[in-house]
Amino acid sequence: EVFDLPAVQVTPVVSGKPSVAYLAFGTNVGNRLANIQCAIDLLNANADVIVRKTSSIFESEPMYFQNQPQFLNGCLEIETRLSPNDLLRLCKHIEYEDLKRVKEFENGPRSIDLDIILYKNGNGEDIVMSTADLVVPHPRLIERTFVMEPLCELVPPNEVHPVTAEPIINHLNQVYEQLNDEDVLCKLIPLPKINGADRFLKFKNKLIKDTVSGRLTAATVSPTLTMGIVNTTPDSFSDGGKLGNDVSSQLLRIKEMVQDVLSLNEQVIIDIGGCSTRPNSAQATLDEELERTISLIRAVRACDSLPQEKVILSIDTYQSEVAQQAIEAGVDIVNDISGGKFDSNMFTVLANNPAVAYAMSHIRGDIQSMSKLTVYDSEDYNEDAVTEYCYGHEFQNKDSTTLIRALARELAVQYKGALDMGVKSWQIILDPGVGFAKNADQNLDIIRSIHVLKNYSVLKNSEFVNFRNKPILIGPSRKKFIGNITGETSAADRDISTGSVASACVGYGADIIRVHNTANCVKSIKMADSIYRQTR
Ligand SMILES: Nc1nc2ncc(COP(=O)(O)O)nc2c(=O)[nH]1
Ligand SMILES: Nc1nc2ncc(COP(=O)(O)O)nc2c(=O)[nH]1
Repeated sequence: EVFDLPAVQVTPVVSGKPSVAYLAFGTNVGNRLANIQCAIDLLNANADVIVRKTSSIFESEPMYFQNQPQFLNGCLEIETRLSPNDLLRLCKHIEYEDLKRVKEFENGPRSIDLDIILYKNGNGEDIVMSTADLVVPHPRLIERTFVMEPLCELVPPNEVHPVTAEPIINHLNQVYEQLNDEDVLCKLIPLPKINGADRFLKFKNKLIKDTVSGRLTAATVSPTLTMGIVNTTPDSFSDGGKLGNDVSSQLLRIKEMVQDVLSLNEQVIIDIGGCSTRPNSAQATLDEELERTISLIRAVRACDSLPQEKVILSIDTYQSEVAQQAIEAGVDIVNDISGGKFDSNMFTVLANNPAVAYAMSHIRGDIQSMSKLTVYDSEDYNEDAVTEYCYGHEFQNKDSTTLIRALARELAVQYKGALDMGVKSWQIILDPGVGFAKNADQNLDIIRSIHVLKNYSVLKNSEFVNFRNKPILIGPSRKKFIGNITGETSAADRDISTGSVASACVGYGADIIRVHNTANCVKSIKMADSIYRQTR
């Protein structure tokens, strides 16, 4: 319903301090991702606008007029000196002049649609207005999950709708509670196109009603992805360089892994690593790492017997030069166990490649020192006002979540650093870093806390970092914490136990699982999906 708002804006735009506005974007015509990227670049090109944050990108069915292509939607947080009306003029100019939108009919297809959702003046006061051209807040905001879901990634859980005075997250849950399929969104992680085809990792979350209590909880319902490990290092702890360093035998192994996973899934991720990162291992030089990975990546991409669109390639490296060359050779994901800590140029490489995904892991210290850095104290926020949330509510029982909250706060620093360097939030996958600065018990605790990390957000000195909708990658395969419990002293003997751990990770909400033995683990993961995710 459209609110009966006052006809003129009641709160002046404060001169001097910039305003903050939230825009919603939608596109379902042409190269949709390029349209989004272009709209962001055009907004930033305006001297009076800075795009401060981008939300995830969601795919959704057309809401009002069905027979048109699916939309890509999301939200932006901008800082601006433009008044609401001038901001509207800029948005319309971008839509119709720059991106040549042709409006055939109401709610019809469009190359880009930029709507002003909320607008706050320099004092942080909400502008509420209604004229023939512009209604703020957007009148249909609280009926649209494709706007409120991305918006709830950008604003803190206590952000209220300026007219209803209700938290926006409550309006979103009210729509979800109607359990309409068309309100369920697919979160997309864009990947580089192959043969001109759009490629994405897709994750679908929805509210599930608990059969006994009737309580609604968010659950992932899309299939868990399997990431097969290809370590091309001579000394990797888990397969002792069995692969050797000839590309043809490595390519043969990759074909086997692809076959294993695609027999039960739509997509497969292959993670190629040229530097072992087991505790205290010797680190490869840049040339060694390049020599062990780039030619293999090229060989995979040149192999026409592989279904390239379904084969998602990842480079396991913390060196930005390796990442850059691997992207040029055809990888879709940079898997960085250091979360950007070991190479200050890594975020720039990712910012320059917005269609490449970035798996950001938590770690402390370095490969030599991390095993000694496993004390995660209860928080001592002496200097900052910090509020932490899970599922949008403040933590009640803090003692049982000390480890995962400390880990999340440290990961949030890296995450914010990446966004500040221009990495888009839609590129980022999070990994709690099993075995990196964690002891055996802490690794088990992390697995139990995956769903907490997935729904964690933190407000620190008015800076809000939200992990809502961030896919979680986890790498438990053949690691020591398994052997400590099963008594399997040799890593290569731990595949059955790894399968059990993989199922538990699915149960706790992991979205991607990194494993050595794809033949064995893909079945465990498929079984876990059919039990925990109602996917066949
Ligand atoms: N899924 C989806 N459906 C839609 N239907 C209509 C409009 C028209 O929106 P407008 O009223 O803001 O022009 N936009 C979308 C959209 O962005 N996504
Ligand atoms: N994202 C991610 N990447 C990783 N790469 C290497 C290792 C070390 O194990 P390996 O030497 O068996 O590959 N573990 C991880 C992990 O846990 N997560």
